[in-house]
Amino acid sequence: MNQSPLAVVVLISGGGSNLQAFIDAQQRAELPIIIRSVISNNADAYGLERARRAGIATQVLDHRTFFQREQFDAALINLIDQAAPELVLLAGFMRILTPVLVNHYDGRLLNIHPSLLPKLRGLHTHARALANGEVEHGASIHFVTAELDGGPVIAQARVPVLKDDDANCLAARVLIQEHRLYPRVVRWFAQRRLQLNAAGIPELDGVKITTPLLLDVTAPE
Ligand SMILES: Nc1nc2c(c(=O)[nH]1)N[C@@H](CN(C=O)c1ccc(C(=O)N[C@@H](CCC(=O)O)C(=O)O)cc1)CN2
Ligand SMILES: NCC(=O)N[C@@H]1O[C@H](COP(=O)([O-])[O-])[C@@H](O)[C@H]1O
Repeated sequence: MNQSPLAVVVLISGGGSNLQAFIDAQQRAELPIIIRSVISNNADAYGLERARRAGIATQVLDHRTFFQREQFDAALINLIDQAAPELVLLAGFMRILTPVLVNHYDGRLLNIHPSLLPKLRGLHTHARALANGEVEHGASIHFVTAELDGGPVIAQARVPVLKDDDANCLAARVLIQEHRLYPRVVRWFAQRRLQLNAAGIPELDGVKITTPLLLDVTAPE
């Protein structure tokens, strides 16, 4: 079991509640990571304030100042690589990344998506789950690939959809589980260095993960 803390960079665009979950878990000594930098494409992201309060370096790279996505991604790579992370974590990051960046961090780039992938890729997943009459919903942690929300799923957390749900209360129910799921997956990486093999299949301790690890995050660890 690897005991050395994992160096990570977290990318955000908004409130940063998943970033806060990392910070809180780390401060409870439940997550052996060093958050070397928090980078946002949005200068107004409240997650930047969360990082500052925790004494974490922050940087803003406004995507609107670049003519092409590839130029933004190249500049983002430069910022990320200055921190030399082992893992790059997208946490509420709202920009579609090009192969320029995805290939540069292949196997070291994770995202949390608020649906039970492969269902409901893209945006507005909670409203779409309700519109589709889903009886369960949830969140997925996956490797990021060029295919939007199409990368290998590592773990998922499920919640019931209740008959009187609206998008906001469903989102809130999912978010509670996100904050339990993401730190636990990152801890796996810190303890075992979860990785993609040459075929692009996630391996944990050399065991291929061919189906999502369904985590009962409601249960105590
Ligand atoms: N190449 C990839 N890039 C990203 C992935 C991915 O799997 N592959 N995951 C997303 C995260 N995400 C959903 O989990 C997501 C983020 C953003 C969008 C999107 O449509 N963005 C628009 C802008 C939307 C906005 O600013 O509100 C855009 O980039 O034009 C869809 C899904 C992160 N990137
Ligand atoms: N497509 C990416 C996406 O929609 N991510 C979602 O943004 C919300 C806010 O995250 P935050 O509170 O950590 O900023 C979270 O539900 C996260 O899953």
